[in-house]
Amino acid sequence: METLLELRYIRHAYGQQRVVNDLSFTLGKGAIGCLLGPSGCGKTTVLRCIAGFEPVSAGEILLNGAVISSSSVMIPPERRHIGMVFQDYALFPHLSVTDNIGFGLHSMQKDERSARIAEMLQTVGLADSAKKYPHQLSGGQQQRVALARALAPRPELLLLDEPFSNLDVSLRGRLSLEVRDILKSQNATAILVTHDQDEAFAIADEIGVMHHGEIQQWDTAYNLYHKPANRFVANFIGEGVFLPGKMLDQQQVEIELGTLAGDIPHQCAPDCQLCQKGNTVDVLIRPDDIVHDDASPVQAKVMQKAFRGADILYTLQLPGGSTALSLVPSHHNHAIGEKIGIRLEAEHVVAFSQAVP
Ligand SMILES: Nc1ncnc2c1ncn2[C@@H]1O[C@H](COP(=O)(O)OP(=O)(O)OP(=O)(O)O)[C@@H](O)[C@H]1O
Repeated sequence: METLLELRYIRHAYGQQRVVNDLSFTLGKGAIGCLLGPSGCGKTTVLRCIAGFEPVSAGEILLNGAVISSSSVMIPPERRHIGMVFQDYALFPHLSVTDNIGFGLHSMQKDERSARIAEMLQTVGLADSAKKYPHQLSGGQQQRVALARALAPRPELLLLDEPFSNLDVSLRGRLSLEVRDILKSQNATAILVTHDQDEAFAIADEIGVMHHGEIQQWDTAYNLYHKPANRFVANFIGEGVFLPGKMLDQQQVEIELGTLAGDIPHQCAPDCQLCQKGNTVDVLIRPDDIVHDDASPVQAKVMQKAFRGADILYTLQLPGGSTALSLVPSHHNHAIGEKIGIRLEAEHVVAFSQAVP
């Protein structure tokens, strides 16, 4: 895939406070990337650097191979051909939906402009609301108008800053998938900033997990969940527990529930001293790694249960006393205090050195 955007070791500080540290990533044309991380990790600042609202003190940002930001270059935002969608929609309240969408299209001929507006109205499913004003629309509809307005001039890149955080959870889920379809239908390249991993998973092709101004791992959702590169990513993405394990060899580790074999644990790669037989590690066990099986001799006690509709998330006490989570189809409804049979069914072994905090 042809590269559209490239960040090379960019830095940014507010006064003495360094909030972006040597951060790099590339994004291909037509791809949807996401910066995901806890509040204050620097996601919005990176987005603002890409948009040209903040300078970089070191490193460079390239769009289509041309430097748009570096310590000596700062192309102004309006010359970057980058569109933005904000958390608060930022629609013009006195303009109709049509005029909001047409706002950035003044350089087009009248007919071309009308056609593009009609196309965008259709794309975001608001053809019936063309004459309405923003206050006559729901939050989800307003965000669709904002998306249509940003996409209408066919920007090289679209930046979305927490676009769904003002919407309720169920709408957020639906709109995330819809926005992905809209972006793909327009062949848009986009970067989303969010702290909500469900949103990131629903929309993005590639996700960069950020912490303290650095990208900890840039990967697919699948790999972030199943092959986290470090403890921060393992803890931040999904649910799970760490259980103590003993290395049997470089690819096998024994935990209380049995022996796990498979992928090489990240911090126990072949050149890692810790992989030597007998070393103790912490093994990440996800709720889907422990399955409920009445026939299993291993019995665990139900300590807590969280009903999630299709599934129940059980917090279990293992025979040895440690705690683990298990995601079980919700027709297996067990009471707190009950003992249930469980079996380990993990495909990916993720283990970290116990010495790492
Ligand atoms: N204009 C500013 N002046 C000074 N400090 C700022 C400014 N904007 C952000 N910061 C600080 O920089 C750090 C990173 O902020 P940023 O908004 O980039 O993080 P974020 O990951 O997007 O967080 P959130 O999800 O809460 O928006 C924070 O500690 C924040 O307080």
